[in-house]
Parts: sequence; structure tokens; C-alpha cells
Amino acid sequence: MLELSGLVAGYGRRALAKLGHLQVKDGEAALLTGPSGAGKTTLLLAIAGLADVLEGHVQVAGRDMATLPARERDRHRGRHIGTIFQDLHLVPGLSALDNLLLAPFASGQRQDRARATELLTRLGLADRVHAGAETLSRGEAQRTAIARAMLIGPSLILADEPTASLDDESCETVLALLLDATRESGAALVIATHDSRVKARVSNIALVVAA
Ligand SMILES: Nc1ncnc2c1ncn2[C@@H]1O[C@H](COP(=O)(O)OP(=O)(O)OP(=O)(O)O)[C@@H](O)[C@H]1O
Repeated sequence: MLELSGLVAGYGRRALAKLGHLQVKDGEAALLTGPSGAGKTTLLLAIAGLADVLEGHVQVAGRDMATLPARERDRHRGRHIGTIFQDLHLVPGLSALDNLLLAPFASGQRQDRARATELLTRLGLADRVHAGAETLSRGEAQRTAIARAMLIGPSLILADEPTASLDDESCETVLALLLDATRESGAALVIATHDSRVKARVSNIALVVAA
């Protein structure tokens, strides 16, 4: 479950984005909307503890990301938050599968190759599991990043414009997978988007305004 209130997010002391209240129950989804430049990405990053919270509270899996010390916040994010950002951060030279396994490898956790392969397969990437990340199309790379976010079995999934570069069919596949996986796993899902195809599918919509 995610609950945030009176959130002002930014960098350093510079406030960039505000959101009054948002609650996303386990297994449910919400959208962050707002005009371009309103600060949706900044707000999503603040929820993940990667941008600064200047005011307010962000409860994720029972802890307030706004007040956790930096190391605990990083640990909490690693255990509970799956992120899919616009810049996908896939490592070229590594396969799609190894990109999924990189984070658990780096943090000394078990690398579940079977689950990673299953997630990639469910996202329609069965024949791209061993393909180098640099050879993936934008849509394939996006689906790989979604699979990677789901690998830890997160309490919260944060997705920044996850359908932006997808055609209608891939958009539907990705959205269905995100929403189904959210329901099945009991994670809360927050999507920042302009995409009207996504707005039609999610009723919990919160407006981000520039601070
Ligand atoms: N690291 C940063 N440091 C300072 N300002 C930043 C930083 N990143 C973004 N900004 C500024 O914060 C404002 C909000 O940007 P942000 O990307 O969060 O908006 P957005 O609503 O996600 O936009 P879009 O819909 O176009 O992706 C913009 O004015 C941007 O220039």
C-alpha cells in the first residue's frame, strides 16, 4: 500500500511538484497526471526516495520514505519498490535476462533465473531472453524493464510513461500485464502518464501540479 499526503517534491531546496493526497491499496493502481513539466517524474522519483521530499509523507510498506535515513531508504527501495523509468537503464552488452538478474547479483541476493525467464516470456519476450539489451527495440526494452521491476515481488511498482513508445497492441499487453501482475501480487501500482489509453483503464487519478 502507498499513502502520501501533502507531498512537495524537488531537488535540494527547490520545490518542483505538489500532490495533495493519494492512497493506493494493495493490488490496485493509480495514475499521476498533469501537464508536461508539472513534475510527474520528479514526484515519482520522490516516492522512490530518489528525489527530495521537501514537505509531506510517503508511506510505502509501512515506512515513511520522507523521513528514513538515506541508507535505510535505499534498502527499503531495493526490497519493496520496483521502478520503470523513462530512461530504462538497461546495460548494453548484457542479455535481457542478465539485465533482470543484475540487481540481485549486485546486492548479493539469490538470482532466480527461472522466474526472470518466466516474466520475460509472459511479456512476449521468450525469443529475446538471451538477446543483448542493445539489440532490443524500444518496446522490447520497455517490456524488459517492466519484467525487471517485477522480479523482486515489490510492494509498490512505479512506472513513468510505460506505454509511451508502444503501439496499441503492445500498450494493451503491457497495461494488462502491469494491472494483472499488480492484482495477483498484491503490489500497489502508480503510473505517471499522459496516455489516454491508460487513463481509460484506471479510475484512481491524482493531479500533479507545479510547486
Ligand atoms: N534533476 C533536476 N534538477 C532540477 N530541475 C529538474 C530536474 N529534473 C527535472 N527538473 C525540472 O522539474 C520540472 C518538472 O519536470 P518533470 O520531468 O518532473 O515533469 P513531468 O511532468 O514528468 O514532465 P513530462 O510530462 O514532460 O515528462 C521541469 O521544469 C524540469 O526542468
